[in-house]
Amino acid sequence: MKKHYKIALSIAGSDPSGGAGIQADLKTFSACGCYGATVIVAVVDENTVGVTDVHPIPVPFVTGQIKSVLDDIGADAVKIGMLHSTELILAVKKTLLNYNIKNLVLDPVMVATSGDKLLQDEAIETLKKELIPIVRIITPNIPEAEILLGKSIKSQKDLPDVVKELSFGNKVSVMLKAGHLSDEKLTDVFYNAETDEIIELTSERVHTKNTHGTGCTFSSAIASFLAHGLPLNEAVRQAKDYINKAIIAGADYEIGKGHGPVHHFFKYWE
Ligand SMILES: Nc1ncnc2c1ncn2[C@@H]1O[C@H](COP(=O)(O)OP(=O)(O)OP(=O)(O)O)[C@@H](O)[C@H]1O
Ligand SMILES: Cc1ncc(CO)c(N)n1
Repeated sequence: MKKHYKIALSIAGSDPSGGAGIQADLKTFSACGCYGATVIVAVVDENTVGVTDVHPIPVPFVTGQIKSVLDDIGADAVKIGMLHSTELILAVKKTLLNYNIKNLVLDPVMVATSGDKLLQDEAIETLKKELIPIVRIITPNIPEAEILLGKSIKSQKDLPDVVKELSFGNKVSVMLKAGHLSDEKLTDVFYNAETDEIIELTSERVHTKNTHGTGCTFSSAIASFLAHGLPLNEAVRQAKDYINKAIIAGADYEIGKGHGPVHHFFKYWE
């Protein structure tokens, strides 16, 4: 009998320290039962402490890689991570529109956990106007939501209003991550634009420095569960459970001098 993998593709930057970017995405796809494919858009010189430099891959080479993967093996879901320039955002959009991919997950990566910028300022408008309207779900953190909306977000009680605004009147669902607020209970707020529902996903805050790549991991877990065919609400619930367990499992590891990674493979080994 012929068998078929559920295929998840990540279009993102490479983190040589292995905790964020393409590396986190591939680990997450693998842990969440998908066959992972990767298109690297930039090689980032970074580690748990910070970003030293970004080496962009030429844009035609990025679109060439996307075509090579999608023409051959296809994808049940595509996660888009760090896209550093306007030219790249437009080219990725144009290429993806040639394929009918329902499950496009956009993590609007702008700043690394270390505070370093990963998106050029002038590209923010392009991301908002060109890419957000074509994806199924976006996963901003609080600072990214503030930049997208051009206003500050002060407390947890603002999130249900903010999350709807981030849909910008498009049929785009929004997972607003609350990791950057300081409350002990951490409640991410999800707006399902397809059913017009708001869902709160609450967890205890884990006291750890190891939060490098939490955003990459969470969005890749959402892409994985969508690739499996789960409805949006169930996909985000299962992804939240996965990231929460990965943060808990990785919390006590000593790795690197800054923000260490989560433990992607907690189901398989300690
Ligand atoms: N200390 C923590 N304890 C428990 N859950 C956390 C913690 N920090 C982040 N999370 C969860 O991890 C997920 C990612 O959220 P976060 O706000 O950290 O994303 P991010 O800032 O985009 O990540 P990144 O560090 O990769 O840029 C969310 O579900 C969030 O609630
Ligand atoms: C390559 C890459 N993508 C995303 C992030 C955000 O965590 C990072 N630090 N590095």
